[in-house]
Amino acid sequence: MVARSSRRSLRCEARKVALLGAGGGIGQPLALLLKMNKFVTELALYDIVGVAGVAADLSHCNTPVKVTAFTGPEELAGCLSGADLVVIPAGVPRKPGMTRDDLFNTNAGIVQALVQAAGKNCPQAVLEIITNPVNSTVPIAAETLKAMGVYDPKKVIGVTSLDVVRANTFVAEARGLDMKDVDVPVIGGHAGATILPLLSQTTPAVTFTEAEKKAMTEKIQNAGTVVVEAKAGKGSATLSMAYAAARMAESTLLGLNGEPNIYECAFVQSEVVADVPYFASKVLLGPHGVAKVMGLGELDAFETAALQSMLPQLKAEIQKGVDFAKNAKVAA
Ligand SMILES: NC(=O)c1ccc[n+]([C@@H]2O[C@H](COP(=O)([O-])OP(=O)(O)OC[C@H]3O[C@@H](n4cnc5c(N)ncnc54)[C@H](O)[C@@H]3O)[C@@H](O)[C@H]2O)c1
Ligand SMILES: O=C(O)C[C@H](O)C(=O)O
Repeated sequence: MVARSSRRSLRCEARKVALLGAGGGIGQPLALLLKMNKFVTELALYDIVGVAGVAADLSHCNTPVKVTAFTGPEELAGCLSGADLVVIPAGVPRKPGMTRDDLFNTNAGIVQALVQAAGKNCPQAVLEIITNPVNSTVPIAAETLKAMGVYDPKKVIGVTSLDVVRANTFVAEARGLDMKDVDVPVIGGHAGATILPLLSQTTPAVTFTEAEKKAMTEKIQNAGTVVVEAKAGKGSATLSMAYAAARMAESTLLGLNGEPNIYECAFVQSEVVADVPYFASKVLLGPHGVAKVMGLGELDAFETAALQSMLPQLKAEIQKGVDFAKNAKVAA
């Protein structure tokens, strides 16, 4: 990822962004970053608990973004109507000792209901899902939209950009590089061993011994857990996630506006790995969402082995989401 502040956009369209879960730990700082984004015209905040205060507070920032607030399911349609981009951090975060999969029972239904509402009220919008477990919530979203007859694989995106942000930070620190110059692709999924940084493809090129490579990979994979433990029961990453999601949202809006060559790593419907229907890799963003899912490039021996060993977990978590959505009732 490269710094966006200097990027021009070919066209500056009116863009409505709906943020679902806007009152939460991620939602509030992400709302602030979106309020500061010149590609956003309207920011519609939704939560099940009162989000009017957040909206009133934000609306005093003298940026041109119009902020609106919607609370409770009866106001959800108004939030979503006309949205170009829907960002979903709604749901519960981990506590120490939990895996992301432990959130499934609570968050699966939350995501399913919100995606269903998006499918009904803004079927053309790009959906970006932050809610964990991403390896399962993205398949839930896709299957939910398929059942409604409005699924477009270009428009359902699992947000894994925090893994890239972390990889960039840790590699830059380890090698004394300027943070803004470093780009490490991260592939696979967003949980434990399914998070696979491709250190061999780092820009600028860096070299690691086998031991350093293993240690750096594990540091990136465990970074979310480190934050969960440091917050000691008060949630998981929020500020870095808001930063990463704001970058992903901006890249998506740039793509929608016709800016060429906008690439991000994201967890999307994919054919890059046989028999794995959703996979995180570099994607090209375009006027309709994901314009192209890029291949993986050349992996070294360590990465090849790590990819093979993550697949059973990733496939199982994907299937869990697919099964949940298929068994859940889709409202008319
Ligand atoms: N993809 C990633 O890289 C990544 C990174 C960090 C956190 N997360 C995930 O993001 C999610 C949110 O984390 P957080 O720290 O903001 O949690 P939080 O508890 O601080 O905030 C969640 C918000 O969602 C709201 N909410 C709950 N049910 C809702 C519903 N049905 N509709 C709308 N809003 C609803 C809550 O009221 C709350 O305001 C968690 O699942 C967490 O695991 C993902
Ligand atoms: O670790 C978590 O539970 C939150 C998030 O997925 C993260 O990577 O920080």
